[in-house]
Amino acid sequence: MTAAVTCTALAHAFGDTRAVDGFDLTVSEGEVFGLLGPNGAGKTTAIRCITTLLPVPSGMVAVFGRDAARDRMAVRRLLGYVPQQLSADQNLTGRENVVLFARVFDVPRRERAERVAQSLAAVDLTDAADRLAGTYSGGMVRRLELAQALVSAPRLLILDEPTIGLDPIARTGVWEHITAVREATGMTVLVTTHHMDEADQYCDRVGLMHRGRIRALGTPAELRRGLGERRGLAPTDPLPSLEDVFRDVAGSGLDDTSGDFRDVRSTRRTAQRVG
Ligand SMILES: Nc1ncnc2c1ncn2[C@@H]1O[C@H](COP(=O)(O)OP(=O)(O)OP(=O)(O)O)[C@@H](O)[C@H]1O
Repeated sequence: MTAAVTCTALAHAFGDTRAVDGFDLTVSEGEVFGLLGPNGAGKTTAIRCITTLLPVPSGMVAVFGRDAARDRMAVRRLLGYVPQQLSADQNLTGRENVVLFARVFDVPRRERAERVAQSLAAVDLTDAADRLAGTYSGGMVRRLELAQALVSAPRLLILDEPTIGLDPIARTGVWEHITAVREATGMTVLVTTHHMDEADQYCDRVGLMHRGRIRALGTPAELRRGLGERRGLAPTDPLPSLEDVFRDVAGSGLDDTSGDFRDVRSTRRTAQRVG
């Protein structure tokens, strides 16, 4: 089976900052894959190379076998992308926002109304569809952005920090909708987050990213069990958390990069996004 995403030795620098450096990744079709790491690990840069929004100066990126450097339009047609930055217009209704995306992505005119309605229903926004997006809560705005990305029926859905800045109930709502859409459509989902607990619960596999590359890869359970074995824990002892695994992998390099996974920078950025 062709992998949904393949990155081989991907590198991308901004001046002297090697944001992504020796990044290897394979995401299988149909899985929910979590790219985890603290602020500055290089997650967004890697994602932007995969979505073709940034060039691939070195290495290789392919989406369902299409080369992101040589076949950008074909790659773009295969994916839906929810960026960190606000992508919904506050002055349009929820439905109008989704219609706009349906037009941009060339959803055939005769299918448009139905596909828009289906996308809104998939994220539980049918009742609020004709209200201005500016009246939505942060969680509703995120679900609207999910509907916008779903309207083109992408084979690969990419979400950059979808729950950042949301309260726990709204976070759970966003994840439950992502999971339900994956189950209903078989879509592949690639999501970045620095919420290790969410990745543990909702991702099939995760890649722990630090300083531009993936340092550990596996199912959350495999990674946690592996650290438990390395620490010589008894089978009855509680397993280490995914955050413990990350600290083990990143070692002393973690603190000087970011401080903590729940870095205030992210919260602030999203407060501006939805506020
Ligand atoms: N446009 C840019 N110009 C210069 N440096 C950049 C740019 N974008 C990212 N960087 C730098 O590249 C590194 C990786 O940033 P990136 O945003 O990819 O990390 P991240 O893991 O997504 O973090 P965050 O969670 O904060 O988005 C950081 O040191 C960042 O400051």
